[in-house]
This record gives sequence, structure tokens and C-alpha cells, in this order.
Amino acid sequence: MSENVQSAYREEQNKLSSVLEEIGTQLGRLRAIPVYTGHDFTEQVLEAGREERRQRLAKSEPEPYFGRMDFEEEGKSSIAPLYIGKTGLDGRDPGSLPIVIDWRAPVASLFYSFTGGEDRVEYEAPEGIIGGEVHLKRNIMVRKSELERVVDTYTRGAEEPAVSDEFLLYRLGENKDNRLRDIVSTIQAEQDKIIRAEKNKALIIQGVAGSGKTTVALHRLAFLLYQYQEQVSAEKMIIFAPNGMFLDYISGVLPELGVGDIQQRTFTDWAAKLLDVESMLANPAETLDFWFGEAGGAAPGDDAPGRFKGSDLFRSMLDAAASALEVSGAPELEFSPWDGKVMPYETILHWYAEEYKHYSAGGRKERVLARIHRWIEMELKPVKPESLRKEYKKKATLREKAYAKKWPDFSPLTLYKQIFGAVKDARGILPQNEFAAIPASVLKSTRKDLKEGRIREEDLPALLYLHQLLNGIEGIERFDHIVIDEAQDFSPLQVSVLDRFVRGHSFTILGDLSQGIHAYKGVHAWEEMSDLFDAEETSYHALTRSYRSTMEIIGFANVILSGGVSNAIEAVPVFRSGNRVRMIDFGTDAEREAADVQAAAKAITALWGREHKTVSLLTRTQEQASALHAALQPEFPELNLIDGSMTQYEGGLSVLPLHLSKGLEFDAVIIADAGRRNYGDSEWDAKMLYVGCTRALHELWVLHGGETPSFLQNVTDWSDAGWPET
Ligand SMILES: Nc1ncnc2c1ncn2[C@@H]1O[C@H](COP(=O)(O)OP(=O)(O)OP(=O)(O)O)[C@@H](O)[C@H]1O
Repeated sequence: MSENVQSAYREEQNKLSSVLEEIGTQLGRLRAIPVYTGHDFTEQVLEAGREERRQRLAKSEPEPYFGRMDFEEEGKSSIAPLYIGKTGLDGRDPGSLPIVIDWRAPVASLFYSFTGGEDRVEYEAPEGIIGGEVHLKRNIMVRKSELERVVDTYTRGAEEPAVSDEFLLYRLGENKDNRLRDIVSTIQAEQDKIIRAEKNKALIIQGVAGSGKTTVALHRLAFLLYQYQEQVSAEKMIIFAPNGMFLDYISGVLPELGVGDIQQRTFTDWAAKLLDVESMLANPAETLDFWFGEAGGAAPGDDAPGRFKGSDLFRSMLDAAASALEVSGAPELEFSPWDGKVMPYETILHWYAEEYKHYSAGGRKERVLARIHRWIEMELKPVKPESLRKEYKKKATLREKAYAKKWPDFSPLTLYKQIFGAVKDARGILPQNEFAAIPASVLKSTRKDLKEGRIREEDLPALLYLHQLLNGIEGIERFDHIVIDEAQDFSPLQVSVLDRFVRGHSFTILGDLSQGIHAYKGVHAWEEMSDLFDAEETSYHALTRSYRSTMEIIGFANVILSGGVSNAIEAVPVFRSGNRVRMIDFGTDAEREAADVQAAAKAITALWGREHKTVSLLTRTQEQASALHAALQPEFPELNLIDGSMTQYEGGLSVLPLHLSKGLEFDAVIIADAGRRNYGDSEWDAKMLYVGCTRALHELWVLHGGETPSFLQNVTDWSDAGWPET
């Protein structure tokens, strides 16, 4: 250890002792106050505040901060050492400077955005832009209240260059368990920009595999809650993610950041519940089996049901259908509650089309019928004698009911069924010519589904859209912010539906087009989404650096992209080197099925149980995963089989179809068979293998029976062929 390093270490040791002492004192004081359990409201609020501080202090004790930045603010003569932690620690006296600054505070942005140099720097504070000079940037690792590492990444005037990535590489080199983690100590400048971006915009983030999209989105939520605490609340934020297992995998990050109560759902769950159609929903696995069940199937086109039903063209058809229904809403009838008393059609139409025109069609119907009801009651009042009034009332009740039935029900499902011809448009009001462009196959399969009382995931956005058009969303609480993860699998219609449910277009939409393996329903270009917003309502960010995998793995994955996917953005790896990728041909003989299992077993033996905590075997289909699981389990009883219905991710050793691995990561990945029986040369096949390969942090082994698709034939810069020598 050099003298400088030693003295820095000593200095930080002393600082840590004093901070820990302060935490101990503050905690001791708070714990000495008896917990209030009475009914006085003010006392209850005070107690809640104390409890929150107790928890915060206890949480920060093992790791009170992770960084220090010495900043000389313009106009001030002193240099302030600012300590930055996951939570702030206030000084004991009111008005004193914070001892530790929350990572989300404006000044902490300097810690992330500063990458060296003697130039003036600035950050945006509520009181305006604040400028100054950085004198020191230091990473400090404290674990279990012990100082473990001190690394200076910048010292003003120092001759030696900074070692800016050392800390990051140290973190990236660690093995992963079954949970995504927070990255507060190593957030990179380009990620910080996204985290701190303004709230009322639809942020669209294209990030290569492993660029930290999911992680960044979760940190952004924590930031928004801190920065806009008066305007947003956690319960009114929602994360949409692809499946329950993925939600489980990411569920640890927010509590680590001190954030709770944010809703985490799949779009399907959320929409089906809102529409109350859960019981009609077909098992989503049917769709997955259809697209992924057949190995090497053809890539989907724009007439795939999901693509079509999420398109702008379909949206215009829905608009036309809803507006035809709305226009013809009031039945062309006068209403007569009893003989001799009439409410003319023209009056009813005037109410419906003019007076209530600002309400949705469903809302107007409700109001018109309520008004008619009130009118009947008024007209009944002067009727004498009593027996005649009773007779009129009875008649009026029956006629009122019959009249209400003449109105359309404005149910999105009924209209949807009419569009697809699954029920008759009895009044003949729908513009049938508008629907001529529905692809024949979509028309046929959807009509059959609807006739049999079944809807699919891909129908939900359209049904929700119709619901909004016909009934509005008054009374449904709007979100303060929506995160859409794996957004390349969302359709434009889904996003425009969600836009009505959020205040100020406040979205974080993140994804990677190169991982668009659900291309049968997702977008093919981000413009499909950004075009939904006015230019000033949206902003686009690209993340190209990949933090997950070693250079060798990223190099290998980039070959797949450049050979197999047009216009793909290649990932830039961080400088973390590991083993070369292994390409292992297990032959194409008649015993191939057996060889496949043997090869997988050999690869697992080589990788599992060593330093790796998570190892996964990725297959093309669910069926293959089940078959391999059955064959391998006697030898590896700890092997987990993962399927789409799971809501928990266990980690460890697993076998799963490649499409379910999306969003997850593993220390080591074994592609079970990348041979031609599973993958052709199509872009879709390349994307699938790209997703699979980029799940690996440290080791990637690609098994294949015989020849591979063409985009895997040029990988020798990054891989070795055959089994490693033992
Ligand atoms: N700044 C960082 N410091 C440390 N680790 C990071 C950083 N950014 C990302 N990572 C790590 O990189 C990995 C990938 O992150 P994440 O899963 O959020 O990426 P992603 O872009 O959503 O990936 P994908 O699209 O491939 O699923 C995680 O292990 C995460 O902890």
C-alpha cells in the first residue's frame, strides 16, 4: 500500500467510526422513546415518523455510504467532503449539514456524472444551477460496518491517471444469485441521465442486452419518489413486466432502495382484471407454444394476430366502430311511460347528442336514462286518484325497462364480437367496409374464439381501448408513472391505451429491438411508439454499453447480431475478460437424442458446483426443456424445470426454454442445442440465440448437433471448439 493510500484508508477509517457512532447515538435516542400505541392521531403520525427513522438508521448502519466527493462550490472558499449513501443521514441539530447525502439528492448527481478533468462542473439544484470544482472522487466499500476498500477514482492535480472502472469491474465480477440488485454505488453517467430525467415525458430507452435497463428503471422510480415527493406516491406507480417469474426476480431491488408499495403486474393480469374478463382468458402458454413450439418456425409478419391487433390500422377500425355505435346510440324512438304521455325522440337525442356530449357514450346513456326516470317521477306526482297513479307507475316501470333494453349496452366485448362477426350487428350500424382489411386468418381464428367465449392476451388492448372510447375511465385512478419493461414486446395500441391511465405521459419505456423474439406482437421500430406522442412529450435514449457479460461473451453475441439481424445495434462490453465461449458439436448420429442429453450432462458437470451460483440450460421449446429435465434429473436432482406459469425464480441450476430466460441472468449458460434442427438462418432465430447467449455473466457454452445456422459460423475470434481439456 502506498503512503497516500494508507493515509486515505486511515482517514476513512476515522470517518467511518464517527459516522457509526452518530448512527448509534441517533438510533439509541429513538429506541429510548417508548413506542406509542394510543389513539391520538398527532402522536400516531409522530410515531410513524420515528419508526421510519429507526428503520432507516438501522438499514444504513452496515453500509452508511459508498462514495465521497470533495466539491468546492463557486463563491465559497471551503472544500466540502460530501459522503453519499443509499439513504441520507441528517446531522443531529436542526439546520446542520447532512452527514451522509442521499444518492438521489441533486448534488449527488455530480458523483455519477463526473468522469475526471479539471474543468468547472455543475449540477441542477432546486435553487438553480450550481457550479464548482471537484477535488476528489472516492469509492468506499463498507460491508457489515467494516471498511473494506478505498479507491480514489480522481484526485485533482494528481499525475497518475484515475482507475475509474476498478470499482465497477469488482462489482461486475461477483457471482449472481436469484435476485437483481441495486447499483447505487456504480451507476454510470449515461444511466444516471435516464434515472434523473424529468418526470412528465415518455422516455423511450433502447438498451443493448445487459445495459442495465431494468435496473435503471427501478432506480428511476426511487428517484422520482424522492424528487417529486409532493406529487407522486408509490402506490400510484406501476411496473409492467413480462411474467410473474421476472417480477419475482426484480422484486428485491426496490426494497433495497427503501421503496415499497409500487405495483408490479403483467399487462395481461392488470387489463383482464379491469375488464373483468379473467375467466374468459385463454392460457397464454397456448400462444407461446404456437410460436415457439415448432422448432425453426417461420418468422411472423404484420398479419400475425398480435401484430395486427396492436396496429394503428386496427385502432382506426376500433375508432370507426365505436363512433358508429356512439352516433347511433340513442334509439330512434319516442318514450311513452303510459298512454297519452310522451317524451319525444328529438328531446332525448338533444340530451344525448348535445347536452351530455362531453361524456362517454356509456356515461351519456346512464344520464339520459336517469333523466327520463326523474321525469317519470315528476309526471307521476300530480296524477290523481292514487289508484290511477299506482297503475301508471307500474306501467311506467315496465316500459322504462323495455326502453332501456333498446339502447346499445356499450359493452366493449359486444362491440368487439360484432366487429369480428361473432354476434350479429342487429341494427346494422357498423361500417362493415372498414373491417375488410382484417386479415382473413385473424378474422377466422378470432371469430371462432369469441363464439366459444374465449379471448386471448392479444385482444386485451383493443378491448380496453373500446372500453375507454365507450365508457371513459372516469372513476378509475390514474397512475403517477408507468414503467414498461421489455417494451419491444408491447404494441403501439397497448401504449396508447396506457397513456390514458397516466398523468402527463409519465412513462419509462425500455427494451431492446435486437431481443424482439415476440415479434408476432411487439414493435419492430421505436418510432411505432414515439409517434404516439408529440415531439415535446417524449425523449429517446440509447444505452450501448453492456455490463452483464464478459468481453468474450459480448463479442460472440455481437457476431450473431451482425450476421443475423439487420440494423442491429451492437453492444460495447466493459473491459472484463473471462473464458472464451465454448462451441461443442455433439454429432448428428442416429443416437442424437441420447447424445444431446449426454452433452448437456457433461456441460453441467463442468460448470455447476464450481464457483457458479446460477447455471441454466436453455432449450428452444418448453417440450425440449421438459424432456431434458426428465432425462437429467436422476443425475442432477437439484435441477429446476421452469415453465411460463411460475411466479417464483429460485436460481440455482435450471432448465428452461429460451424465451422464458428473457430479462434474467445466470453465471453460466449452456445452450442445449444451437444446431439446425432448432434454429434456421432467419432474423428471428438469430434474435433468440442472441437473447440466450447474453443471459450469461461469466461462462457461455453452446452445444450443437452438427451444423449451426450461418450466423454462428464466424465466431472463432471469441470461441474455442470442443470440450475443454481436463
Ligand atoms: N452501473 C452498473 N453497475 C453495476 N452493475 C450494473 C450496472 N449497470 C448494470 N449492471 C448489472 O448488469 C446486469 C444487467 O442489468 P439489467 O438486467 O438491468 O440489464 P437489461 O438491460 O435490463 O438487460 P436485458 O435486456 O439483457 O435483460 C445486472 O447484473 C446489473 O446489476
